[in-house]
Amino acid sequence: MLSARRLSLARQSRQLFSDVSFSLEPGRALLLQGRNGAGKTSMLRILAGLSQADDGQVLWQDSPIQQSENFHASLLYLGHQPAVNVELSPTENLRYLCALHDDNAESIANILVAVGLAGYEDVPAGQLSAGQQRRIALSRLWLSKAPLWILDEPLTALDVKAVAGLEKRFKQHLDAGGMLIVTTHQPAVLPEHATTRLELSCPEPESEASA
Ligand SMILES: Nc1ncnc2c1ncn2[C@@H]1O[C@H](COP(=O)(O)OP(=O)(O)OP(=O)(O)O)[C@@H](O)[C@H]1O
Repeated sequence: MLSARRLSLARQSRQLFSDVSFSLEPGRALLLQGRNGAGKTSMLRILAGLSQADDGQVLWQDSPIQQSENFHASLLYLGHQPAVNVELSPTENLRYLCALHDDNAESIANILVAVGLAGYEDVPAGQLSAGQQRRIALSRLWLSKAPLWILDEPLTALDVKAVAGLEKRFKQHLDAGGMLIVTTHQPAVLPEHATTRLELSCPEPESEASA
């Protein structure tokens, strides 16, 4: 279980959020919502242990994540930008990721089919479209067995078919007792009955609010 306790963060003299608490149980998703600049990425980075809140704590199985022995092995974090080596083909990118995930269950060829990259296996990623590069990055969801996924706008640049594939993968992960924290402007990809919504709603700066 992941728990956030009374998290607060200010940026550029603005309080983005304060006293945010929640717990995420196995099999549950948390959908983080809010307008551009509301602090969603900042919150995800804190939950992933990549940056610090001004106040509050994140706990993994009741231990602060900084002191937890297995938090990082339990986490799959995908940031806003697809982490893809553009000089490598999809197959080579996945081979590299396989070395990072020694618990990979499916073969590279099968995963590339699952993410819709059949026929592009050996093309340098730099020659692929934004959506195809995003599909390479999302292959990690098929490679990793980490129980906690933290995903920042994973649907960016994806077409309808790729979104449907991801929706199915999210459901499999949650049904298997995984946990998911995600920001997306397409909340329909998450199963309603297993999803809690958290809205970040700091006031807009004066100049933006009146624009
Ligand atoms: N490292 C940083 N230093 C200073 N300010 C930052 C930093 N990171 C983010 N901010 C500011 O914090 C605010 C929230 O940014 P954040 O990226 O968390 O928002 P977001 O809700 O993810 O936005 P979007 O929907 O546009 O991706 C923004 O005003 C941003 O300029």
